Amino acid sequence: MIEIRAVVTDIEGTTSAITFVRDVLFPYARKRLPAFVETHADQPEVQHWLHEAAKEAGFIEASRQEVIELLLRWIDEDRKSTALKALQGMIWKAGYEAGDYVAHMYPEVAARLRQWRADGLRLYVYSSGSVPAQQLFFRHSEAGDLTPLFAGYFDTETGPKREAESYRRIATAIDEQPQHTLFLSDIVEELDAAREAGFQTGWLVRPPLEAPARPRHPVFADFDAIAL
Ligand SMILES: CSCCC(=O)C(=O)COP(=O)(O)O
Ligand SMILES: [Mg+2]
Repeated sequence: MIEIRAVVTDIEGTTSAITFVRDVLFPYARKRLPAFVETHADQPEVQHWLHEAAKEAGFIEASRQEVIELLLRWIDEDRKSTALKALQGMIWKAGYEAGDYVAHMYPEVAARLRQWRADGLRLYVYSSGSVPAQQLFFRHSEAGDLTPLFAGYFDTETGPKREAESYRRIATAIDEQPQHTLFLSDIVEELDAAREAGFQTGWLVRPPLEAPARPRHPVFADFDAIAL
């Protein structure tokens, strides 16, 4: 058994239910996005991400309304656009701070993360959600503020989650050898990319989902099943 010194975890479908993201976070952002863009479009950071979204869509020139419609369509498509995720994160901030919701956490996750941390492992997050959105998510979780457990956060500014190069960048950033780093995710293409970069992998297949007969990554029904 190779010693694991660092764990990098995905969020949606891994630490937390896809339904929370799909049924709570996305509708919250969808409803508020038009007004948010109208009232914050003069802020340089918002301007930057609106420009990036338009560029990603291949728009040469776009009105504010066209960019809003583009972003709403991307929310409906669950597009993992860095620009959309950055803007969603800014909108979610108000919801967390007002106590409109807390982030879902599967029941065993917080205790297992605490155990791993107490055992000396370094913990990181790699999610399509922006780094500020990840920090809000773990600060305002059902299990309380989990941010003290994490040594760092990565989003798609590091690179797409289905490309090995992104995991190589993470290994360099956390200064750990990939073979001593475990990446946890519910998406097999992300695990393939992590393995190509030399990471150990753990595939979270939470009931009622079932793993295929011959899974290409070690399968775990929950974090308690992962022995480190
Ligand atoms: C933490 S932000 C909310 C989640 C989100 O927007 C998302 O796209 C999560 O994707 P993941 O890479 O964690 O599966
Ligand atoms: Mg996921």
